[in-house]
Amino acid sequence: MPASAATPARTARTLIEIDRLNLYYGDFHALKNVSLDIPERAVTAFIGPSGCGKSTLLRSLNRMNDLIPGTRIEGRIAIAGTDIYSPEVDVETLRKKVGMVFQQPNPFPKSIYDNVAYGPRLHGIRKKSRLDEIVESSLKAAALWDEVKDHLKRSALSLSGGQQQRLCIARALAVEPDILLMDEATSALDPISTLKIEELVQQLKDRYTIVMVTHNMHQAARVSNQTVFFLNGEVVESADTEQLFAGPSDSRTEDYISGRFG
Ligand SMILES: Nc1ncnc2c1ncn2[C@@H]1O[C@H](COP(=O)(O)OP(=O)(O)OP(=O)(O)O)[C@@H](O)[C@H]1O
Repeated sequence: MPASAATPARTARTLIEIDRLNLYYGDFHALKNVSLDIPERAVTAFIGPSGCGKSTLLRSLNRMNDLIPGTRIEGRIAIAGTDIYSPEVDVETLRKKVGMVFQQPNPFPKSIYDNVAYGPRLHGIRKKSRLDEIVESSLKAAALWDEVKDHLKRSALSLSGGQQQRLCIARALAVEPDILLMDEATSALDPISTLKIEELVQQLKDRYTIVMVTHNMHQAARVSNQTVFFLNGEVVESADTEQLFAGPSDSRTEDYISGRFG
């Protein structure tokens, strides 16, 4: 594997603490005693074979799993010291702070402008000049502004897949999250669009904590600071990305990254 091109995290402060997390879908035990620290303002990649629980853990970080009937969790996830599963936590506020981007770009069938303004409007921002500012800064942050600034009223569905995915990133950024979750966010995109998103992730990590699920080990090696290897619902190994790819400490990680399975 290539050595990580990612620069070291600026800070090692932990933002997300996962402590002995167990998650069940009905009788199925999908996450087993997962404990993990996720550093602030860095990129953490979840890797592992299909079905090992990467997306399940990602969805647990903004309680998207609440939407799946029969899901039960034990253990604790704290963000900036707050247990996100405690009864006092408002899930809408949590999801504002922990944005998510999915595998398939899913812009609303609205204009480019209205896609980005959607979240801020939902949170009560009405003033046109303020919305204009947010739309511009979010599209700039998502490296899309120059391509769309002259036709913000055009339908988001007229954009290419890669542009749509950057629009979805802009939409997530418009509500000022601290954390951005990316679930296989480039797997439906062509190589050039993938590269653009990878470059974007490198820029965004100075301001946001990014957690990404990827099937692509080379991508994890290229863009992440920390890599976590999952197998059968368990964390096998979590380490600095360069270290994990150069010298994994567990033979199962070694087998996976050298392509012996998965
Ligand atoms: N809604 C659900 N109901 C029941 N089981 C589920 C549900 N979602 C996921 N699972 C199961 O939980 C396990 C973990 O799934 P998850 O999607 O988290 O894995 P993953 O590592 O992200 O896989 P992939 O890389 O294929 O997306 C799998 O066995 C899956 O079949």
